[in-house]
Amino acid sequence: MTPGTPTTPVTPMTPGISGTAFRVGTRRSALALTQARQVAAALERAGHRCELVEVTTEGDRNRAPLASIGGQGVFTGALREALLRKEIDVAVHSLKDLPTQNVDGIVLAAVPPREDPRDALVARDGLRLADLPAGARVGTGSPRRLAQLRLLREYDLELVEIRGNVDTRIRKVRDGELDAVVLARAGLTRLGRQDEITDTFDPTAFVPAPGQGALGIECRNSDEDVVRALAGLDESRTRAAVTAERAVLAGIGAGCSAPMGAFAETTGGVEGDDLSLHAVVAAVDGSASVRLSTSGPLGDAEEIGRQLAAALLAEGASRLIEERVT
Ligand SMILES: NCc1[nH]cc(CCC(=O)O)c1CC(=O)O
Repeated sequence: MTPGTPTTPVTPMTPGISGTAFRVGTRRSALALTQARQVAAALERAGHRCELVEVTTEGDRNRAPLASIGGQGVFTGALREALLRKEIDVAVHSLKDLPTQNVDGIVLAAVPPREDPRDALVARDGLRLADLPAGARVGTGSPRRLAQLRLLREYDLELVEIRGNVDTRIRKVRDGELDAVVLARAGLTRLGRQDEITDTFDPTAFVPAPGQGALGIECRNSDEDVVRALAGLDESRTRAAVTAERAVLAGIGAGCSAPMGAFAETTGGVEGDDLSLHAVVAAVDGSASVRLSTSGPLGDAEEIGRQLAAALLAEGASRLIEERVT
């Protein structure tokens, strides 16, 4: 199939649904397809016919380490371009892969309820992080995960830079090439591979990427029908949490390949709903880090994130990010 070719309708001949189908754009990885099918199914339940359109992105074409491809949005840029060229009507992203900068003409129309945002270990023999022997080979391509592994385990692990889809990474453990890999719980759960998880990290100690576990669904802001349909998939608590997390990322002027994590959780209090926000910025070699937390009313999510970013910068966050070696 060539890029951009419409595939079959998600639910062929759903009764009672008519009108032009929404073309739902997705990457071709198993995870992306699973996510896009979920979104299309939810739109169809709300009465909107959908068809999936597969788009190949730079991150899929180029197997080099992400940090060396450089630039942000290597997984998401092609979907945004397809939206602007009107080849698709809806773009389904993993929110953590989506750059924080606004694109003219495109709106983040829905952030549905989030999956588990935590990072997890898939290790041989059911091992937890604390049980891995010195010298164990642990795979990840993420500067954020590299830095935090070094912070948690000092310098006694052998960290191996890897890329590839979830399946490929797990196979490296099965094949004995690695002792463990670090992955997002959400991706494993969506692919039905949660049984492979041998350890789950406390998100205040090993801080997830901003938006991890959440989907970001974009459309053209001029497409009123699509904007309205997608609004029905948005969930306010997830939206508030990821708004705060992404405000930290934007506020420190970093992109998704920076060695930083931000994690917000929402709590219903007597005085109203609150949001607590945790962030870490680290030197990728684990030699230094800044870790801060704050909280405030849910409605102030963006401002809470911005203020935490300012506090991180005041503690030297930008120097840590610039020092990264990968
Ligand atoms: N950068 C790749 C990517 N983008 C989203 C997920 C997992 C799903 C999610 O966090 O929403 C993954 C794989 C991983 O980090 O394990």
